[in-house]
Amino acid sequence: MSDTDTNTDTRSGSGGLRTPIVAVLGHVDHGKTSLLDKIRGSAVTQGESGAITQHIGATAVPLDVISDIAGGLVDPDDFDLPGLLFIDTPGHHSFSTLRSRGGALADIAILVVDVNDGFQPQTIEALDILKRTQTPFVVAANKIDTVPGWNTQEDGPIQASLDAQSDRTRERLDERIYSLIGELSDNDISSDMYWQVRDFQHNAGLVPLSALTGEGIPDLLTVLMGLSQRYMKEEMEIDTTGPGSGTVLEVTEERGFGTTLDVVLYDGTIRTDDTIVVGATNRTIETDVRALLQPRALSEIRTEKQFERTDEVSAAAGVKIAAPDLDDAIAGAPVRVVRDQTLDAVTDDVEAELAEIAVETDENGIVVKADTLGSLEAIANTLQETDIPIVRAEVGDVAARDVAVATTADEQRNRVILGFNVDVLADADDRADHEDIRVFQDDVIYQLVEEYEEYVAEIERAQQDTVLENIMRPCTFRILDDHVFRQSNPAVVGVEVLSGTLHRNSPVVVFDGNDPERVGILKGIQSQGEDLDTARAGESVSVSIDGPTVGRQIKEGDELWTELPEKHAKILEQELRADIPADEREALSRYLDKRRNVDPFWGK
Ligand SMILES: Nc1nc2c(ncn2[C@@H]2O[C@H](COP(=O)(O)OP(=O)(O)OP(=O)(O)O)[C@@H](O)[C@H]2O)c(=O)[nH]1
Repeated sequence: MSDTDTNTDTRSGSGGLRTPIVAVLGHVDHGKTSLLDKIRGSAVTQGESGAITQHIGATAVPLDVISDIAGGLVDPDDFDLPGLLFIDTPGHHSFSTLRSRGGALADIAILVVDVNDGFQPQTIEALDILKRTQTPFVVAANKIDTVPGWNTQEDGPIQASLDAQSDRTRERLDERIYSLIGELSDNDISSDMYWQVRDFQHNAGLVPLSALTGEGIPDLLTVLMGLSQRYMKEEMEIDTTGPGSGTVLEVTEERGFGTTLDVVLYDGTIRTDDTIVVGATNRTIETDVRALLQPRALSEIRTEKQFERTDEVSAAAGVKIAAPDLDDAIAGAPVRVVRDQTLDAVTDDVEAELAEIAVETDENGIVVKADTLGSLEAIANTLQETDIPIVRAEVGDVAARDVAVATTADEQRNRVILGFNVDVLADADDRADHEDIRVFQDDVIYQLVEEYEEYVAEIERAQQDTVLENIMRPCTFRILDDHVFRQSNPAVVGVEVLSGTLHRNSPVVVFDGNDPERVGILKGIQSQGEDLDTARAGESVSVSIDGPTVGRQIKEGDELWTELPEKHAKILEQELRADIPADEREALSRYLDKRRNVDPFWGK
């Protein structure tokens, strides 16, 4: 195959209408890859060779092939959009990369949900992003062939499959579908079987299907085409020959080409002699395109490293750009071709877009690293909504300098790095260990945030425990009748602990009238000849009290208290009430009542 030749016809839109960009989202293992493979596979079997075009990070399926697969559900004469461009998001968990100027890169999305598994963390996260970016979507209720008793109708429309099922099997499927509709509704999305939906702008259509057997796939393609044609036609009217605009999906090293960008172009054209401006960490890169690369026809981008060069690519398309100086470019960043406008104007444009995504940082807070600009933006949003301050937010793996920033934090809760879908470099790992910096990693944003919140709660609990350890605790106890073992120096008496916990070395008071009177210090606790540090409510023990003489300051039957300093009483009442046992709370209330009889503001 020649070095420059490639069929650009399906890569560019015709008549000024570009191909709608479709993203496939969903929880891990719910079938995203299988669904795309099935669509690709059906396209290859149905159409003539070359009918679909493999792009970098995307697959284009032209209208006539969609019509072939949809078997009569799609009449090409009813449509003037050129087909659909599916982004190969599987593997890129952070589909939030898929941003473009002003919103989502994908014009439309398929949310894949396993009918047996229902909503899972990444389903909810995907839905949140779809809602936030207001991306229209279809729900693919996948794996219907696993419903017990299923009678497969290979590659057919869903109605034919449903008609072929027994009543019992239909019921089983319905149960699963209704529970999906319920879960969608719990997440504020009203939905129904796609054929029941009249207003797709306010209701999500559900397509039951199997990515394995292909049944329901004709319906999925029909709905996608219909929605695009109906609601997106205007947005698809672009000047395909204008200067290109795109989003970086990935920054990769390519042998012979150095650092390259996998880009999805959503507007205009890019050519080999173009100058481009690309977003990087805290700056923009201006460079000249050295080569535009596409996979060889029908090759698998992830395994096949052989590319072919092309002179120009028009939206919507996926393309690999080789150019000098791309090392600092970041996934999710904008790419703009400089043509018609000056370099300065385009640079301003890219800077403005980067500024829009930039995370506002605080003076104190945690360090956040993410794999792409889009995911960084999404995680920063979540953290800000939860009032978690951020001191540094950047795209890239966790590096030693991130640990260095985290070590400057005063509070333990800020000596933390959250890594979303990134690696921790070895030296950073060592240093974090050494400096006692906690690093959390996850590929689901809200799980990452939850892990951090649990950690903070743990720190708070530990801090409370130390406070509790250093604080006097309320306790009341009664001297038992006929249990005076020694009058004084120290007085030794038998007592019953009424509420709270008695500790050694506590000051002891009696309430004589209203005022508390310190009578001495409780020196020791004994039970059956053994020395104890504490005695709990309900226990009877003998205690030695340094200070009083039985018969004078204290006597049989008296109720005694451990003395609470005012400051401790205040902390106990205002901060730790929930953390102390019920009997202690009761002792505290009674103690406070007694003190407040004399001074209403005591301990407030
Ligand atoms: N029976 C049945 N199995 C399916 C179907 N779709 C996917 N699977 C199986 O489910 C497993 C996961 O499917 P994938 O397509 O790899 O899932 P994914 O969502 O792309 O997973 P990641 O790319 O890892 O996020 C594989 O073993 C598939 O064969 C289906 O419709 N029916």
